[in-house]
Amino acid sequence: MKITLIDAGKRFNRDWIFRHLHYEFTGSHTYAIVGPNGSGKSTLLQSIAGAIGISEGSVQYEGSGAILPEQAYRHLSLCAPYLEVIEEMTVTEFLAFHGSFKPFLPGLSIPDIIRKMGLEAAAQKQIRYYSSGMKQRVRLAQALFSNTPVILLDEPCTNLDVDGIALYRRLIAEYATGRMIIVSSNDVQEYDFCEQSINILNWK
Ligand SMILES: Nc1ncnc2c1ncn2[C@@H]1O[C@H](COP(=O)(O)OP(=O)(O)OP(=O)(O)O)[C@@H](O)[C@H]1O
Repeated sequence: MKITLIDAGKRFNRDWIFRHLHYEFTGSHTYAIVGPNGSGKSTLLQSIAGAIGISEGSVQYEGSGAILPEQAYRHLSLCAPYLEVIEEMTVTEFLAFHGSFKPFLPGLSIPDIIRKMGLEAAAQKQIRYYSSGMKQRVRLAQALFSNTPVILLDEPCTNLDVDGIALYRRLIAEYATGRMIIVSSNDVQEYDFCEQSINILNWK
């Protein structure tokens, strides 16, 4: 999988968040998007995901052939603290619902995923009763265990406790191999495994 940004720019009203950005994300490499608060890391990640449109230039996706931007979501998974989880469902129901659109990695059942995320005791509880850290574990699970070649992680350890952060790092070590990972963050423990770093301030 290859994602290419060509002269990409995004502005909100009159403020350019990034501009003239040329970058090629390739194969099973790992990338960190870094920069201070409010510099545009999340905006860039959402632009790469195709979740928001850019204001100039283009984002191109390529698998075994060209992928239409409106089909790109099939090839990537996004985890971000602002993504909604369906509060009325249990984690079992939510993962089953998610898996009906985007299958999980082969050989992993929903009970396996719940166990790996340390959510067994709450498996039958509606997500509305989860703590913020438990909800973040659910978001991480749906991204990391989806069978997509690209994983996009926006501040992946938001609300996680020490055990949750250790779990995130173990899961990355175990499940990132052979996939493209792009992490948007200003917390080094979320991205220190990344091979390449993109400082958003270079594209203002
Ligand atoms: N929908 C929007 N409309 C207007 N401005 C926006 C919108 N979304 C983001 N912004 C602005 O774009 C800028 C970049 O925001 P963004 O969330 O991408 O930064 P960030 O680097 O991820 O920040 P943080 O490290 O605090 O999470 C900020 O000034 C923000 O206020």
